[in-house]
Amino acid sequence: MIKAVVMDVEGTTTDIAFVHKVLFPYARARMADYVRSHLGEAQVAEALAAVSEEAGLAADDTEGQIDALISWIDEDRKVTPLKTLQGLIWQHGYQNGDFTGHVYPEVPAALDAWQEQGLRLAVYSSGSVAAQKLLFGYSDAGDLQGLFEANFDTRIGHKREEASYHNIAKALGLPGEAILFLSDIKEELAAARAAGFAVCQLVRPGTVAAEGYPQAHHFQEVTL
Ligand SMILES: CSCCC(=O)C(=O)COP(=O)(O)O
Ligand SMILES: [Mg+2]
Repeated sequence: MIKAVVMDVEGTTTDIAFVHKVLFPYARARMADYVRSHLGEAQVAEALAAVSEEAGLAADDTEGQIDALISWIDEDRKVTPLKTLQGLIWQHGYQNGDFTGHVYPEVPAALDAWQEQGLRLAVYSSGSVAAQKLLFGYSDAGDLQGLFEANFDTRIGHKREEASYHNIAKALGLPGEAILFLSDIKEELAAARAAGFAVCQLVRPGTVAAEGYPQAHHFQEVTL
């Protein structure tokens, strides 16, 4: 019996175009100035140290770190320090009202209904936990973050790796079989299934349907 639903963001709760045409360009345009003007802040310094480690740069090579970050945005790399810095930059965008977090129109009512049925809800995205909380906290439909009891990001593991889903099950205190994972990406569904999770692919407009997986076009079609 399913006791928790863990959901991906991009392509599942949220239009891929919002992430790629609004969020990523917003962070790309501001990354260099943001890094140069926040070097002294602990979270930024820690992220930049991780950039240097990943990219093989000297610890004080700020311009090299900025170049690496911009390349990673262009390549859509799901690298933890990039995700941390993007989240910090997006915070200004959400708080200034430059954009709101896109959620597909049926998502809020479906989340409410699932929670009323006693299901536990969580998010698992490559976007940082802080970025997830902003997206759902400042969503098109208002503040939805309160519906989620947990948020997971790449610090629990990468989304295409089975071990990440074992870690999530452990964090939720549930066997994999009691958790339904929703995603648009076949490799993520495969990793979750290997960890014993029930899975469902969200086939939003433009998504390539993955053979061999249960599918839904929107949350109201998801079978629990
Ligand atoms: C949740 S914040 C924006 C999403 C993001 O940065 C990203 O890389 C999307 O990754 P996902 O795992 O949700 O496909
Ligand atoms: Mg996705």
